[in-house]
Amino acid sequence: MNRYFTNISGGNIRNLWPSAFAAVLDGIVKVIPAALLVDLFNTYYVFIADPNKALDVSRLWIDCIILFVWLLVSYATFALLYDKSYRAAYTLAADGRLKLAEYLRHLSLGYFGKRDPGDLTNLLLGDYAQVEHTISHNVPQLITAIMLPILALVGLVFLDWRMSLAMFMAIPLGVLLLWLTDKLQAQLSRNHVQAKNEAASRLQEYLTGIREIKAHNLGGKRFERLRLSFDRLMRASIRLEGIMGPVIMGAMLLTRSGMTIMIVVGSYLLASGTLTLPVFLLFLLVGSRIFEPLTLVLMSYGEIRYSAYSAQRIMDVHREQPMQGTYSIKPYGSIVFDRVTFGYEAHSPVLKDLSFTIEPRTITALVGPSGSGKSTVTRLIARFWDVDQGSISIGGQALRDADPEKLFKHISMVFQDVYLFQDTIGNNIRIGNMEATQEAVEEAAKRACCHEFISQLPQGYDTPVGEGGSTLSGGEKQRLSIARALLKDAPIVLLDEATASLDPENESAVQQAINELVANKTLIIIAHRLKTIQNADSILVLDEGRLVQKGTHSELILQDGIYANLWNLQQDSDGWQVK
Ligand SMILES: Nc1ncnc2c1ncn2[C@@H]1O[C@H](COP(=O)(O)OP(=O)(O)OP(=O)(O)O)[C@@H](O)[C@H]1O
Repeated sequence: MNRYFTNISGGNIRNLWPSAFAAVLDGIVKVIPAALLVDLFNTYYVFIADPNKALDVSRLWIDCIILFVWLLVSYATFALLYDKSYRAAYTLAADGRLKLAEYLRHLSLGYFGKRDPGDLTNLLLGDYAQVEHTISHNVPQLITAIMLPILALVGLVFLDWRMSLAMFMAIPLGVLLLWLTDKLQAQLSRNHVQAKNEAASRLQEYLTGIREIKAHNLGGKRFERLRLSFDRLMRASIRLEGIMGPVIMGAMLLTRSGMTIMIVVGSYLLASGTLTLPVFLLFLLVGSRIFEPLTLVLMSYGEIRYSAYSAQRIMDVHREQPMQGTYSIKPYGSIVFDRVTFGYEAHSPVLKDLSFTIEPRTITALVGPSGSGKSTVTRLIARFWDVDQGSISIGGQALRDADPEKLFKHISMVFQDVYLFQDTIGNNIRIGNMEATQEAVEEAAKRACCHEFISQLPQGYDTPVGEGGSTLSGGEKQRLSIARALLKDAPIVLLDEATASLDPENESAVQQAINELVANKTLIIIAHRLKTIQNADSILVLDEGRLVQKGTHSELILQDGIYANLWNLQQDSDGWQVK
């Protein structure tokens, strides 16, 4: 129970205290009319039972005044509960989502490789919405539903303990039934959440990949995957409701059977003369009131259980170990790989016992067949992942101890596939330096050879870019990403095949932009086209994750090895044409 509340409160149960306090207050206030009814009933009963006695009008007046004051007080407590529970729910969900998004940023990229992006989106939106609903509705309901029987029991047990026992004895049976089916409910909730996530992921995949689906005429096959996932969701929903519905209904009937038991016991006691009629009628009166909130809370039990799984999923992410490290690196030091072994999956190394040194302010090219580990080397320098064995250091400082945020201040990355945010072109460049002025943005754009095409757009730098940069060409996107990197002006630049997929005109513009970017920087470049890296200070040739050659272009070209082979192959293919 404690774990449940800790989870739904985002790890800090104190967040729920104000709304719990308001719910307790509201619960106490809700009992007052029952107590007043008891008193009114007593007053009338005394008058009716004994015609010689006058009706106690002053007592009736007092009850009426209390009832009137109660109306005002109950309005105030309800308003307080409404405010506290909704405030807690919305604040928790909004803060929680932001905190989780921030936390995700500190996890290694390996974590994202393991998880479906659709699943994470669902976690941030769907699971939080579920928890939000539980905090604003179900938790106050639950507290009130527990409060009322406890307060009533305290009052009634003094009146007649036998009737109290009869009234409340069925409640534990209802709770027992829920407890016995708890594992089943948890399993069904888990299956439902998984089916929902899968359907959302398939839908996201279908929409994101719509271009490929059309191009390869995959409509039928992909749509079938989508259909199957929605079919699974439908079946999981039916199972959840179909199995748990009768269980919850059973728990409700068991609980409510307390009323019947009490009537039977009451009638028996009445007949045997050990119970007076007023006390019996009082129990009937109170009994009819306290079972209502209990029924309500049982009806929402499914939701409470479901939200437990949502909260659990949220907390599981928070329990993931973020990347550690507090040190700042010296960005103008050498980058040293010392016997580095690394794999994305356990026991399947992609880099094997790799050692080399990259001197500051030099150009180092990474060359090798596809899949040899070139991109992996650049990702490890940026500490997207930590190495399995050996170490990487920059300026003598081990990357494992470096603060990833501080490290990234010193690194610019230009990826092969550029992601642009759904924002203006200007703001997309500003990602390199959020404080940059408009002049600085334009200056970077000019140096990256993109000012011209931006100026021709209808709203210039304020032109919105479609998600992922869908409204720009490949070359334009790459130059924008170089403008970003220029604006960042980091001392280490990691360039991943930036010119590989461009036409000659775009390539020379991008090449010019790159020359601007790397002046006086430590550049590590992955280039399939060896022509572009002939002037590199050092070329590292990788094959199956091992360093197999190292030297300058003129040195490597003379050796009988992968580099010379690749060079010769590319020289031949330069003269290739469609006949
Ligand atoms: N995120 C990842 N998760 C699992 N395996 C990966 C991941 N990224 C790369 N790999 C695998 O690691 C190996 C090296 O990949 P890497 O991208 O570093 O090679 P590369 O030399 O840059 O290839 P290319 O020239 O084709 O881009 C490949 O076998 C690849 O399948």
